[in-house]
Amino acid sequence: MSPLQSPPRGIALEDCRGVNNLINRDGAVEGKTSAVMVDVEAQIQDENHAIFKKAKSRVTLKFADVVYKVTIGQSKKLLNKNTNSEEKLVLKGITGVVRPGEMLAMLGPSGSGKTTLLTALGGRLVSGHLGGAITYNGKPFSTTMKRNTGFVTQDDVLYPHLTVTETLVYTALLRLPRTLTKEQKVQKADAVINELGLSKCRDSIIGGPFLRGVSGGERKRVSIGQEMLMNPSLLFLDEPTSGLDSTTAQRIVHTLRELAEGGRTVLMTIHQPSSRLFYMFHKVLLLSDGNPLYFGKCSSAMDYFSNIGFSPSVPMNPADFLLDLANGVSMDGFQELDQTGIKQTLVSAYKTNLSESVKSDLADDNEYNEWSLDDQKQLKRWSNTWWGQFSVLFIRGLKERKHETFNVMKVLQVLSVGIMSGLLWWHSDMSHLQDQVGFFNFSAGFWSYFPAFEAIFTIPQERMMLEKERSSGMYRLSSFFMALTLGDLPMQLVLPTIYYTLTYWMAGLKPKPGYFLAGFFITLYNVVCSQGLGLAIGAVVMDMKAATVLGAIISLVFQLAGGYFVQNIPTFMKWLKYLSLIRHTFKLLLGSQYRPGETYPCADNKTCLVEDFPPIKAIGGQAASIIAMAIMFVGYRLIAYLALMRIGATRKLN
Ligand SMILES: Nc1ncnc2c1ncn2[C@@H]1O[C@H](COP(=O)(O)OP(=O)(O)OP(=O)(O)O)[C@@H](O)[C@H]1O
Repeated sequence: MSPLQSPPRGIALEDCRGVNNLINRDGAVEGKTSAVMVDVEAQIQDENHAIFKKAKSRVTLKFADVVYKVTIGQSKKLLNKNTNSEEKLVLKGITGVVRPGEMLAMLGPSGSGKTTLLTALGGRLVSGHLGGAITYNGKPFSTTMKRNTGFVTQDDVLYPHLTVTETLVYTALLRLPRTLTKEQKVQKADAVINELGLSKCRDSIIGGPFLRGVSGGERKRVSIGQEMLMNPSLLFLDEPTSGLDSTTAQRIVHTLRELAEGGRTVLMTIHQPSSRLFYMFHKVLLLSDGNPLYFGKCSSAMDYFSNIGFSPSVPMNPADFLLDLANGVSMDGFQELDQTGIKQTLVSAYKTNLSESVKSDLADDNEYNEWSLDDQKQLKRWSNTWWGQFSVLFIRGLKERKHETFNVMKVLQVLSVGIMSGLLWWHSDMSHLQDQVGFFNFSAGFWSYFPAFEAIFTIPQERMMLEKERSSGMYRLSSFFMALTLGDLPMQLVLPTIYYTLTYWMAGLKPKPGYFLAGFFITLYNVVCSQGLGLAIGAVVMDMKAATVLGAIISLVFQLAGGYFVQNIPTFMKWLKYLSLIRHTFKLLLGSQYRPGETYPCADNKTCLVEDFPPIKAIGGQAASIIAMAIMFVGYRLIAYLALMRIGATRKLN
């Protein structure tokens, strides 16, 4: 049992009298159960424990001459015609093999290409040109492989308001196959918590930059636990120990080594491991500026460098020594060479001494059998039904965002705007028709801006999570999108309801249910359409700052084209008014309050017809406005959905 492990919950023990007792999480005897129950319980626990013991299938990962190029300087080209965009070679022919039961460490200075190589091998590179061959048991990356691969990113992408248990349980519900019951999935999450030593903080929230939660090491273990839940055969980890003290780092690497020893293939990037850590790896790949300097057993690394003339004169941490070399720093030997010279010497030495043997190791074919037909079938399809995915995502979203959604500040904001406008338009009647019309224009504008700006941030905030979860084929985009939009809806509708009810009576509008309800539903309709606009802007731009600026410009233009400030919009600008949600809502609100034939007291004690009042005069075509808004309701969401398709879905799933 690893130092991280506490006794698995509910392990069945048979005492000398043949009485079965169950041990609870704290190790206390819970009670006696029948032999049959214990058998079942023990079987489930054994299975859960097996998550950490034995891989369900074995994968040999081979990569030969991996080259990765990106085009940089396109932004410069936009600004200056004379500047050509150039290609940057990030990986320059990396070869290697990692077999089941092995743990590979990728070492190298910052910017040497470790993360890029790890991402490429994990099948998650989306841009740039990737060359060479990467195979998994001799086959290219596939949907089956995608779902059998765990990938722990450098930054922990977790929801800050969820507890450790909630985080792992929701992942289990989304990721584990539908053949398991909900209870079994929860038990698996529980087993992961115990195995990774997270029992003490199981009910603590994850936390984030401004929210105190679990420690960095615990957060990292939660991220690893999320991947462990589906017992992947291939596990990638990007700097799982960075920012952790050496004891915690040691524990994490120890756990990962145990996972490897269970028949998994484990690859990770690592910054400056201690010598204790260094020797826990089976293999090491040393990179410098995208070039391989060493690939092979950890235990042979120092001998290799000493054979080519680089050896430390004083005993030192081998990882530090290798990193010095990769940076072109050599305290001993080759003093006459500068940094570039040393790097070039090491690159040539690799080509001369190692390249061929590494390639021949690839040819040494000892591929393992793939997983069973049942496993394959299971990995090829979504682990849950659409509805199953939607309901878990919806509930998880509500839990995570309830602090934001039901935020007191938001309610106060709406209440204060409502009370202030109610007081400003206090009991305005038909004798102040201009004011009343102004009230509707303000309401239409406010309920376009507010939901749109709320929604603008939703998708950029979710981007990292979507990228991470979609990359491992966890759920359909449609179930995520639906859960996201519906999750925000309750508050989106509660706030305008409070506002509208409050201001309607304060402003002295017609006290008849029909008039009130018509305006109320139009306001809600506007809210859901504006939410779509916000989602579309956020999804297309994906950057909060840029999305806010774009949102402000669009809203302002829609306000100006809304028909209140400019009555006679020039013909060549007419198209803009059809796009203005504010204009359509304003028109519909006026139509809901004033009927043709109604009169109001106008100048010189005369009585005028409301339909002759300029803004009201232009309120024809109400049906067209309803249809235009419906098109925008669907259209904006479609734009958001299409923009989201580029996130995380690198390969087509069944
Ligand atoms: N899409 C890209 N566009 C431009 N440059 C890129 C791209 N991907 C990688 N690079 C560049 O390739 C180099 C290697 O990046 P990578 O993130 O793989 O380094 P690393 O070794 O993991 O660094 P660190 O240890 O700091 O995380 C860097 O110089 C990086 O800027």
